[in-house]
Amino acid sequence: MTDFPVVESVPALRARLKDFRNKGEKIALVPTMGALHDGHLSLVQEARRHAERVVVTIFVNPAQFGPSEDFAKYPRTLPSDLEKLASVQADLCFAPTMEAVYPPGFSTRVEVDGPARADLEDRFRPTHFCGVATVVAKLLNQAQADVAVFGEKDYQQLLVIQRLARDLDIATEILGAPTLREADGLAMSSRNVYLSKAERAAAPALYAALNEAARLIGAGEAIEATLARASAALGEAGFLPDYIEARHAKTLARIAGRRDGPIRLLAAARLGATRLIDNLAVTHEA
Ligand SMILES: Nc1ncnc2c1ncn2[C@@H]1O[C@H](COP(=O)(O)OP(=O)(O)OP(=O)(O)O)[C@@H](O)[C@H]1O
Ligand SMILES: CC(C)(CO)[C@@H](O)C(=O)[O-]
Ligand code: BAL
Repeated sequence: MTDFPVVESVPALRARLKDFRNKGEKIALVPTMGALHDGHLSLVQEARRHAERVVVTIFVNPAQFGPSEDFAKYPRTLPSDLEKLASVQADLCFAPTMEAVYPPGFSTRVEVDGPARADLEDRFRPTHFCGVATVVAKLLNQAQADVAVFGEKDYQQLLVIQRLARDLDIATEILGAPTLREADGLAMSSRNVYLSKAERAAAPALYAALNEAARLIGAGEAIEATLARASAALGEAGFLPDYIEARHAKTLARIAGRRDGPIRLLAAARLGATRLIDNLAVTHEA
């Protein structure tokens, strides 16, 4: 058992943060839902580059799960999460109770338009970004950190949170950090533990399809035909694709050709009962 410091209430969090601030230390926040893996730990390391103190939040937020999604079975592994946070010298874990986030009578929702209505994740998870925006607005207000770091793995989410912070004048700077991958290319994700052995063997096909499509589009191949082939390749690997699309990297607007870029490819696909997402930048060949 580690004795890594954890606080569960907003007053306890603020008391710790006040100590840091009184010493003139900058604070970085890394919001997560726990079941920590090396991708999360890379966010802690990125956060450390911007602040003396790194606070990791762990809260499985019911409001961002749809009624038929995996809230109940989402992995909850707090003791091993704390060991991992100790191993990367994070400073504090904020693991709020349900009441600390959603007190009785809670009546407020944060709705984001723009990148949250891009017809990507929102098409398949229509209440998801309202739940994310509401909890992230709360976490940002609770901590009032100097910076907060989010993964590019959840690319649409990152743009939604940047828009939320800009629109609501939240002073915390929102930073993105690159996706950490397994050696075979699969993006690390807490949901990878759901994959059977055979599904885990097939799973790198998602990154492979994105990678190949990004290479071809970067080399000037037609976008729509390339994405149709990528989708077919995913099907052959055993995935049921929800979408694989090329969008403007900053706005998620649809694009007609590669000169409308910068382009980001975004995909979501189901492998058995598990839904995986991934995305990749298109870099143009000289
Ligand atoms: N492979 C990764 N590399 C970098 N950041 C990541 C990676 N996976 C997740 N993150 C980031 O970690 C933060 C917390 O994400 P979360 O706890 O939902 O983890 P997750 O692995 O994405 O889980 P899920 O399987 O639920 O999507 C988010 O900002 C997310 O983008
Ligand atoms: C940002 C977040 C912690 C909000 O619950 C979650 O959506 C996640 O883990 O990406
Ligand atoms: N990683 C984003 C959180 C979610 O899928 O609910």
